[in-house]
Amino acid sequence: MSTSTPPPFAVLLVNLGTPDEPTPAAVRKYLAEFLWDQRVVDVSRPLWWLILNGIILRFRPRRVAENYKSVWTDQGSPLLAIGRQQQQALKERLQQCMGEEIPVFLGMTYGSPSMEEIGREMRASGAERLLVLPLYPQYSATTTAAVFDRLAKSLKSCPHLPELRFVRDYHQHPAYIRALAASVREAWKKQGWEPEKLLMSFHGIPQRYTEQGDPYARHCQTTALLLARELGLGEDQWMLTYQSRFGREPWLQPYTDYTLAELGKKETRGVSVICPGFSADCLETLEEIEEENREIYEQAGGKDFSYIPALNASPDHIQLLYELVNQHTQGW
Ligand SMILES: C=CC1=C(C)c2cc3[nH]c(cc4nc(cc5[nH]c(cc1n2)c(C)c5CCC(=O)O)C(CCC(=O)O)=C4C)c(C)c3C=C
Ligand SMILES: [Fe+2]
Ligand SMILES: [Fe+2]
Repeated sequence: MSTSTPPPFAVLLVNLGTPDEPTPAAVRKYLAEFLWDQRVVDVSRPLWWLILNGIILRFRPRRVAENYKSVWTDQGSPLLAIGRQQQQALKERLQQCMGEEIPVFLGMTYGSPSMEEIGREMRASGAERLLVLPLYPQYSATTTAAVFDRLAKSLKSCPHLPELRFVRDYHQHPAYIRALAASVREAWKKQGWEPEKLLMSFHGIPQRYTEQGDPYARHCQTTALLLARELGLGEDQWMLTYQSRFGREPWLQPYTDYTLAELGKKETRGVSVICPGFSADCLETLEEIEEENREIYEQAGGKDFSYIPALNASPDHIQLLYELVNQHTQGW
């Protein structure tokens, strides 16, 4: 046990999780854990067990592993590599602003680093208070509540709980909207052209979840409106769409891929896509949007497509994370 003064609190950044390697076996392991979570897929367990093990985990891993290969980096999966950069940059910012070392951990809901690993790091740090900051600006039961469940599970056998605070969402935080708007302006300046349409594409969820009370769609609409307002865009200059649907039931609409095909057919004068719900670039932005959806738009006849990167470890994003930490740790 350490005898030095314990830090006043620690911060836990959490993201979804990603496979350890871009291979069918590693993707299968990742999907098996992720897709078994009832927060993600709520179908009755015996039926879902049959579908998941009998169909999905037999065929999907091979195809998805190829997709992961196309975005994999020397540092591994982009989601984890960028998460590490965010963790380090936030640590440095906190040290600068607070004048002391605040432990910043990075955990994943599925896969590695697991919440159990974080629990061990947390005990070693001596911190007794923990701010949990899921890296999802818009709340959804499928993501944010899943973080909460996973954390609670990891603490089940812990006799001495830390004091806990949990950031539920930050979909309309002024520093978040400002950071998104600055990233759009910077991207347009760099590429040298402004598109006819800015598509704000969010990860979808089944429509049914919204009907059951998940506020996610409302959060996405608010973020999109505030971003359009911050950029001074007229109604016909932007659209909100949803990507990454899975399975057969209807998901939130309009769908990003169908919309891009329509815009391509109409010979729209350029489209930029931003994915404001993704705090780090990952398979769903780098492969699905930047590769697959670009192709859909271009094959339909569209010209000039650009993908605006996620906030990642940009100074504006780290400033936002710092402000969230500062607000939510008042009195600690
Ligand atoms: C099956 C249902 C799914 C729901 C509901 C869902 C919601 C949801 N997901 C994210 C963020 C991410 N999803 C990512 C990958 C991914 N998502 C699903 C399925 C659902 N997501 C699958 C099956 C996959 C894996 C890839 C595939 O098989 O197609 C990722 C990327 C992870 C990476 O390794 O890069 C992120 C991030 C949000 C924000 C969300 C609801 C709001
Ligand atoms: Fe997803
Ligand atoms: Fe996808």
